[in-house]
Amino acid sequence: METVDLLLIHGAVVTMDAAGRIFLDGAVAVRGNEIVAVGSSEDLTARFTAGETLDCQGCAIIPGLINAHAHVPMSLLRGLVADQQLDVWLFGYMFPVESRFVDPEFVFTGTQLSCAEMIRGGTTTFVDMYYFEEEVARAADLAGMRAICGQTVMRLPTPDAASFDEGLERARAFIEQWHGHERIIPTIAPHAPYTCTDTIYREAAALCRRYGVPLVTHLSETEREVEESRREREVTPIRYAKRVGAFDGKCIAAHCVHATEDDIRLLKEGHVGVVPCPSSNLKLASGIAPLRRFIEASLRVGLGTDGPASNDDQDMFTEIHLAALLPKGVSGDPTAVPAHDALALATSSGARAIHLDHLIGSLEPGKRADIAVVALGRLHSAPRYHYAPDALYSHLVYGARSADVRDVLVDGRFLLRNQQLLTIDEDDVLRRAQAIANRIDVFLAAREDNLLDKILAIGGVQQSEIFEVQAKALIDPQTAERVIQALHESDITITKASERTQYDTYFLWDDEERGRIRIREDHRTDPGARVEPKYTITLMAPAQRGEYRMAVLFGRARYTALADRTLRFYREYFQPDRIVEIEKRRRRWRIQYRDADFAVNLDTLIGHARPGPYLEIKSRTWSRKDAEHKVELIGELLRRFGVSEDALIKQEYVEFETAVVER
Ligand SMILES: CSC[C@H]1O[C@@H](n2cnc3c(O)ncnc32)[C@H](O)[C@@H]1O
Ligand SMILES: [Zn+2]
Repeated sequence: METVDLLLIHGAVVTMDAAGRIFLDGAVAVRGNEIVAVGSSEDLTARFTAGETLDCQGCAIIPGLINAHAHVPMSLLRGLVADQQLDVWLFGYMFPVESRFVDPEFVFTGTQLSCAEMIRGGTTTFVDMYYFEEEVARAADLAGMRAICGQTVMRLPTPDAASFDEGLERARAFIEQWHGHERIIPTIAPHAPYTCTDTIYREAAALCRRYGVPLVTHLSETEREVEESRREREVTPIRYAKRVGAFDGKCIAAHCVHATEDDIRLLKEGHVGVVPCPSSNLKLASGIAPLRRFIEASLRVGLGTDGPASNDDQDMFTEIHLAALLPKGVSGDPTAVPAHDALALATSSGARAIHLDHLIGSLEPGKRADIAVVALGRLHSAPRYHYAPDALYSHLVYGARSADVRDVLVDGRFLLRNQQLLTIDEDDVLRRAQAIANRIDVFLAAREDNLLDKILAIGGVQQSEIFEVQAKALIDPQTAERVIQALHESDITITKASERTQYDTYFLWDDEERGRIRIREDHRTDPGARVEPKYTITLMAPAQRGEYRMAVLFGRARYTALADRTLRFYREYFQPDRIVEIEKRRRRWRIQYRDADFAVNLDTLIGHARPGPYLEIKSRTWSRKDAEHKVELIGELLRRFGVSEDALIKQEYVEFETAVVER
């Protein structure tokens, strides 16, 4: 008789090996961190004496599940914002919150919370990409899990690196520190083509080749990403990734939801692990990955949960379930992804996707003893049929839940036994996680009510002068001509003249104390001027209004930034109660009159009942005294232009009756 440390007996062993062997009354023998035999209980009990024997009656014994794409510390951001598209979710919420709250403690606690959840759900290996990745590695190691840990790099400042050079150096040091660990594979994770540069990808690829570790990244997650990539780089994100060397070594590419046929060829040739994340892809409305095509094309396909802020759990049983159902629904073919293939995505095929199939993914002698024991007799999975052993796949994929997982081993060590977590103090982690979430809650509660905090969170904002004086008058075309002539008189200096069409979109709130936001698309139309439109976003705080005979003085804070996102992004991010659109043709003169600068505008409103022309004279300043002085000068100018007091309008354009767009 041979001796082993552990014998799992009387379970239905689903090996997920190439031959698809199942042993209905089966056993698995484990010595040290390795599986030494798989077979019938009768054979293995006759062959081995075991230090310990575990009865798995009524259970399936399966390879530990592989979560091939995750951001595990993000469990602390679970439930923070829902029902948004990727860009609003990421740039409006995740990045701003992460830049403020992500630190080593956040990452360690979030990882512990995720490890507890994953172990309870039968996951033994995960692939991560996040910040302070050494804390992910430390927590995963303490939990006893197997993990590929990717230190994220991008061109934007991140919570752990002010520049990408620093990020690359951080990643190198991290790999150096953890390289050679038994269960933790340290690596680098360039976030995505739209947040990285060629240099980041090329240097990351070189680092991965040097250490023989896989490069982890996001590719072709949304249609928008693919469109923008085609527009800016003339290639899809996947072709771009190949061009910058990402496929030269081992690569794990999350999502690939919008991979084209050409992309699929590149992924195949590059031996790239492709990892759709069905729940996250659905929740962020990114789409449904062509899983069936990936399998047909013999790609290395795995499944991931993605971060718990976009899923919101880390339950691989749900991902397997969706991977089996979605392709059926999309194609109308119930065999599109059969139960066996769906389970393979989180086991044998998942192991190929993360380039660890020599170690894990199936129950075979010589492989690591990463095993999950799943109870099959619960209400939702009973009764069972045995006439076809294959029915087991169906029980596991369509019926089983993560809560059915009874025992979990990694490297032959129990991490979960009889549903008791052995390596993590769950209560302690839950308490620490809630304490961090409470701090974020306070920050978000204040930010969501405060437009300034919200606009600051998306960056690039400058404050402009506090006081604005302005006069507006409805005039006739003859007066407009007179204004133009008067501007050329000797005591007025024109410093700049332009013509433009401006499309202004105002976001308004019923509670006017919140202020309002204007997004302006400004097209210069004068000959020889810039052709590219300029986009700006301006927050105007509620104004203190000073009424004068010939002008109005507004005292209000104004914050302006270049608007580098779409109108849809801003609408979904700011969620205004009402939207007002104003289109106008504007002739503008910047002038100096006496000791002051003014803008003089002749405006025509397009599609408006009272199109104008309107004369506007405006000036901004930091000083109230200066503003009051300018009020007097505006009075003088109006008299020179022949504009009488009764032509004056004290409203702003946005306050006129204008087209109100339904949200
Ligand atoms: C590269 S991990 C860190 C970074 O990625 C953000 N993130 C999480 N999930 C996704 C996703 O599905 N697509 C793009 N970016 C994602 C996360 O918030 C971190 O900042
Ligand atoms: Zn992701």
